[in-house]
Amino acid sequence: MTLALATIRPGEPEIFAALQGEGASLGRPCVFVRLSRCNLSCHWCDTAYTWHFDGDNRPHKDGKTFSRLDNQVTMDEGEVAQMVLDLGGHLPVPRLVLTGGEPLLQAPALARLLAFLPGWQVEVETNGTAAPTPALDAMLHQFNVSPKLSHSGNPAELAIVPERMAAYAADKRAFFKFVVAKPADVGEVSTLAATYNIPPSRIFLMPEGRDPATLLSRMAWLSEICLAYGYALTDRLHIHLSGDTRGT
Ligand SMILES: Nc1nc2[nH]cc(C(=O)O)c2c(=O)[nH]1
Ligand code: SF4
Ligand SMILES: [Mg+2]
Repeated sequence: MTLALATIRPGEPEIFAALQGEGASLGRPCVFVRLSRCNLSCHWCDTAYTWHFDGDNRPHKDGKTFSRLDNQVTMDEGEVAQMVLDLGGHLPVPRLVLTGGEPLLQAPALARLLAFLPGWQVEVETNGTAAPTPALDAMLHQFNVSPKLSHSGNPAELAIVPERMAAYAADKRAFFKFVVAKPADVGEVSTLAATYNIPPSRIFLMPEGRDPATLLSRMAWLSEICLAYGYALTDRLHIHLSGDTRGT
C-alpha cells in the first residue's frame, strides 16, 4: 500500500508547504504532494523528473533523462499523511494540493491518503485524461484541469479524452487551466470550450514559462486575450518567488 512520489533530493519525497502559485486558489497557503509518473510527455514539461526516466526516448526540450532511483520514492499513505499534517496542520483552513506528474494515475492510493486527512480542502492538478475513482472523487473539492494543446507535442488522441473533458466541463468543482505559449494556441482553447461546453468563467489561461521574464512577456498579450474572451489570467507565482526549483 504505497504512493510513488517525486523527490526533492534522492530519497526525500517532494512534500512541501507553499502558496498555491497557479489558478483559482492562487496565493492560498497549501501543502503540496508531488506524485511520480505521467501518461503524457509534454516537451516543455517543468517536472520531467516525474516521468522522463533513463531509457525513455520521447523528446523533451531539455534533452535529458533522469535516474528513476534518484527521482522516485515510495511511501506508505499514513507516512505521507503525517508529513502533510506536520507541514500544514496549523492552518485555519488546511489545504492540500495533489500534483505531479499525473496524480490520478494513483487514484486508489490517493483515496487511502485522504482518509487520513479529514477536514482538509483538497485540490488536484490533473492533465484531464484520467478519472478519480468514486471513493477519491467524493473526497476532492477542486480539480485544476490542464488539458494539453498541440504545442505540448502530445498526439491529440492521447491528450484529449472526450468523455473526461465532458465530465470535467459539467463539474462545477473543475477549473480549466490552459498553458499557452503563443497567441495562436488560444484558438484551440476556444474550440475545446465550444465542443465541451466549458463556461468561460471556469477557464484560466496561463503562460508557458519557467522564468519571470518569459511569464511577464507572455502575460502582456494574454491579458488582452482574456479581456476579449472573458477568460481569467493566471500567473505562476512560485516562479517569481523561488524560480524553477523543486519543493517550492
Ligand atoms: N507553489 C506552487 N504552486 C503550484 N501550483 C501548481 C503547481 C504544480 O506544479 O502543479 C505548483 C507548484 O509546483 N508550486
Ligand atoms: S501532463 Fe503535466 S506532468 Fe505530464 S508531461 Fe505534461 S506538463 Fe508534465
Ligand atoms: Mg508545476
